[in-house]
Amino acid sequence: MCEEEWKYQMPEVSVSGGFLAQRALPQPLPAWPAPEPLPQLEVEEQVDVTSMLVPPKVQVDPDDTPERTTPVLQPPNTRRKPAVPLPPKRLVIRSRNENDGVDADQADVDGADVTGAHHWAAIHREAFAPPAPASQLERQKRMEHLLRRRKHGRERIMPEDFYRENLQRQQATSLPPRRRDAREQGEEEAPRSARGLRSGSPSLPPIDQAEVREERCCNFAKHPLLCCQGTSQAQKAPRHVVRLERRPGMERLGFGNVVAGPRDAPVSVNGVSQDVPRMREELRSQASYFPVGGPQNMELVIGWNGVYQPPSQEAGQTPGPSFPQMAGLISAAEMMMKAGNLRGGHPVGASPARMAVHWLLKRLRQALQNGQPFVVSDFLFEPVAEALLGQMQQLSDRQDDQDESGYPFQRLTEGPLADPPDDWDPLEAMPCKRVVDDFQAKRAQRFAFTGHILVGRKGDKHNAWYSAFQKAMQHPAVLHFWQQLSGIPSWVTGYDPSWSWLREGDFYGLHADDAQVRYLAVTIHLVSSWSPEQGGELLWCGPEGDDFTLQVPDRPHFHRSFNVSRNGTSLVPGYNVAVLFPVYRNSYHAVAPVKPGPGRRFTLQGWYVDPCQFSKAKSSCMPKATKDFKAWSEEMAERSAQHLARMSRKKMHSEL
Ligand SMILES: O=C(O)CCC(=O)C(=O)O
Ligand SMILES: [Fe+2]
Repeated sequence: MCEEEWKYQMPEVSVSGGFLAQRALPQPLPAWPAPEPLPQLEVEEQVDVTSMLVPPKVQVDPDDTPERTTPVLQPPNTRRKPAVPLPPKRLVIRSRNENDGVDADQADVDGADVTGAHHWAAIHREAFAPPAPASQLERQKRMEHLLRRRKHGRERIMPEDFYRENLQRQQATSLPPRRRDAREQGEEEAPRSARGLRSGSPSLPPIDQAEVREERCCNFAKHPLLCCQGTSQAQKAPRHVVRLERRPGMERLGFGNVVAGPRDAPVSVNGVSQDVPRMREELRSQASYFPVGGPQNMELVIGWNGVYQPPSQEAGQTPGPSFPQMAGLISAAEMMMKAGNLRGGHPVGASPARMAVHWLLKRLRQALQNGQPFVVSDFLFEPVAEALLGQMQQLSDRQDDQDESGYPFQRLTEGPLADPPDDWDPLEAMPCKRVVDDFQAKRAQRFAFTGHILVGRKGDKHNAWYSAFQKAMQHPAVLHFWQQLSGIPSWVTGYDPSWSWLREGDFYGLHADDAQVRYLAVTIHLVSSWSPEQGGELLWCGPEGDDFTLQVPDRPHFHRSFNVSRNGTSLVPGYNVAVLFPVYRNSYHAVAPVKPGPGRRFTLQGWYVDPCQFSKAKSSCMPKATKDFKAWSEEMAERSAQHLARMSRKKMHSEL
């Protein structure tokens, strides 16, 4: 949701209080989506993870209107020519002495306030001074040096070189032995693409490994996703020490950070660094401390946890894969592929855990490409989620006073329709029935919400974590990951985040997020201490097969006719749970009114958007962007209809 969209929908604005309705809660709670048993994977059934593995080479500039060459939902393989993984581009690299101040941090953290139902992360800010980036002159000198070497073409870089160090480490711990490649057998070989094919790319100048080690800027040396980002400008970056405390029943900690990093990565856990098994042990201890970067380094930790959470079979629990695990899979598969251990796109000797992740990726991809929502638990790396929640908490503390003037908040309050509907029953059967009826009855004004607060939007420079989050989501490799999974076109390179706090009485009427050029919604709930009695369920009312078409000629939107279901599914908000869905003409959803109770209903919502949305020349690029979005929307609607038809045929067959 955003102000612009709201303006579209609400001609009149005035302030009104909320209304609280009581509601009986049936037991057990419906889960969303229904958990399914882990299928036996046939080779051809598996997700082609390899298509997700190549980090794109282009850094995104939201002000640039990118070249649009990719048709909507074109299969990944035909979109781009196989890329050759490149060595880190930024060679001016700082390293951190990880042993600095860890003891002091620990002492600090010991005195910290302890909260949180599961485990908690206390984050302490501490300025540390990384070595300044190399001067222009040094850079230029280095560039000239490289160019000279390229010109003389004395050596060439093989992609394998690029990963060799990590590979050896990985193999030492987890992976099956690597096949000896031609080069090791003394043969010169053309570079391999990330899909294992030879590519005809020109050779690059060699990089002195010792030099690279010295100049490393990254905890995960040479990792295409997690390296060398966000470290360039800051002279003094704040450093955070995260304390993770184990609580009964909570077994998830960020092992992946250690497991994934090379042995000499400047990561430390409880003061131990460089010794991965010991670091792992430390992570298993009751409380562990480890430093994470400040916002500037956020992409180093985002999506990197690596612990597989099997989908829960219990009613009322949100099943779903861990997003970090997916990122982990990408890296692991990439490593294996470089080692020649992937045949036909699949890891040889894949472990059950890896197969499960294949399955999860496949399900996610299927959902997103068929116009369905998908719920992902443990979406953000835990300390990042904690930090973002901390920001929201602080900002919302300042806002608690009903005063609408405080920067940086916008309070969007609706007038005549401000009273929350008292008869939505998201936890009853057919939760969308009333929502849809309501929409039909009041559709001219129906985008009802009260006291909805948006902060951290583009231009809100007050919140470094926030911009770091946006930046991380726009990281080329992250973008590529989503593009490959969801089929969003390659030009969709912007991420437009905002956050909201829905307070008592607040709700969203039926809407599809489609007022702007948004393609993929990433709605992250950061809600602690929430009980189902407090309402605030996210209701998915998109078509399910038995849906009907609403004609809304007076709707000032792209689509004046769309399909919704009166059945629907509801999701009780939780902590660090993301709901992902493609935005298109039928992506209708709502949020049930919030009722009193502990906890704040925070959402970190964001959309992958056409960068025209951020462009200074918005008015000139918007017609084309809108046209493209419409094409996407129609295509998604078509895909969704085909999917639903397939499902219903399947159901009929199984009933016969
Ligand atoms: O907070 C939520 O659960 C949903 C938010 C939403 O639908 C929106 O911002 O458009
Ligand atoms: Fe929405």
